[in-house]
Amino acid sequence: MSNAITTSEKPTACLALADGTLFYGMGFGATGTTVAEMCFNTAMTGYQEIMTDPSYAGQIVTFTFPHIGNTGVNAEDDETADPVSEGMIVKWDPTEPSNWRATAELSDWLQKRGRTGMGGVDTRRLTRAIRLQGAPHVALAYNPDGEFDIEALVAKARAFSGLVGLDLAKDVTCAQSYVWNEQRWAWPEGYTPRTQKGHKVVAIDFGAKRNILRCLASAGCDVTVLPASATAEEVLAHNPDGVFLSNGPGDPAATGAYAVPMIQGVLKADLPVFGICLGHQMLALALGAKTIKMNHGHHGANHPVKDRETGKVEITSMNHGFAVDAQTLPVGVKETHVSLFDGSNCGIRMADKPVFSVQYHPEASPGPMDSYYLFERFAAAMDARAQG
Ligand SMILES: NC(=O)CC[C@H](N)C(=O)O
Repeated sequence: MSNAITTSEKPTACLALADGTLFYGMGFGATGTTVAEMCFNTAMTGYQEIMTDPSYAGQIVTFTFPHIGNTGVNAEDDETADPVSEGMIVKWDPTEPSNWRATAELSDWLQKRGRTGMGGVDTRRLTRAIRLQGAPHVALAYNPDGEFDIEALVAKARAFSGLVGLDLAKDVTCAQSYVWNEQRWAWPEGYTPRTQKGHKVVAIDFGAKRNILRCLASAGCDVTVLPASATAEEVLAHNPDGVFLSNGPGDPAATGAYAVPMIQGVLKADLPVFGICLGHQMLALALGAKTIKMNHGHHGANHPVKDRETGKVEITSMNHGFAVDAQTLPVGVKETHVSLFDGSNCGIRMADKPVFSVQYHPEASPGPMDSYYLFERFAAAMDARAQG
């Protein structure tokens, strides 16, 4: 593959922003046109996990790290069965994979899954546009002939309604309940995980990443996963020791239209509750707070977060475009974590109950174990409840 930055080859892909700004590059993966919201992710590793994280539904990801694709894709890193991000923009065209785990090339893998990529893009310019405009609506077209109807592309980007008000959890949740058994594959050297007894946990799948379920299993949870549409009665019918609220795509207020009544019903049952990302946002909604759309959100693997209760700083992985408005937290709900990048809310807990949640991804481990304590805290809350 060649690179549009250094060659005069005719571009085969075009990205149109709703304001008419255009970016050209070399297409890879599936041909066709995709309409989505655009974000940028600053992580240097983990592109396969990012592309398969269900929370990216409705979004195309620009990678600020220039070398993406050079480790190919493998059989282990998928966070769900198929890529969920709508497409990817990278600086350099992906090279031949060079990694002992690689089983396929990124472009073939994307093509089989109907997702488009574009390489040879000035991703710094694009990232600046995202920061200045705030998550633009875009249309990405890949046509090997290099012919583009620019007016139609810009019109498609303009016609996209954006993520505000969109319930996307319904598109990525599981169709039926299932039991999850697999544990984390690896622990950093010297780390001894707590061994617990089996706690019955119901995990609500709003678009759950597999590694979250693995971390719950490793913390001693017997996990039953229920679809996003589960009611409080359906959750409580499993007689759980604790309830987990997963990450997921879209607007928390939109999914909250049906998930908040479920969460409120669970809260009445006085069970330990733990939420991550979309789960965090909807727990906050259920407790009476509000969520807001951020300008360009947080997407990366080096986000420092301060635990306000211990003063400790965790290096976290993040992927969110909405946030809990800490000003709206009711009495009895504490802000436990804040972003050291912009002071936005990154965690809450109820003052008098083992009900807590974080905005970031403790399972994603850039720290690498900085935030794993949250899974053990959830298990410890279930231990304490069992002991009365
Ligand atoms: N990772 C997530 O769960 C994302 C939550 C939500 N969709 C947001 O963008 O803020």
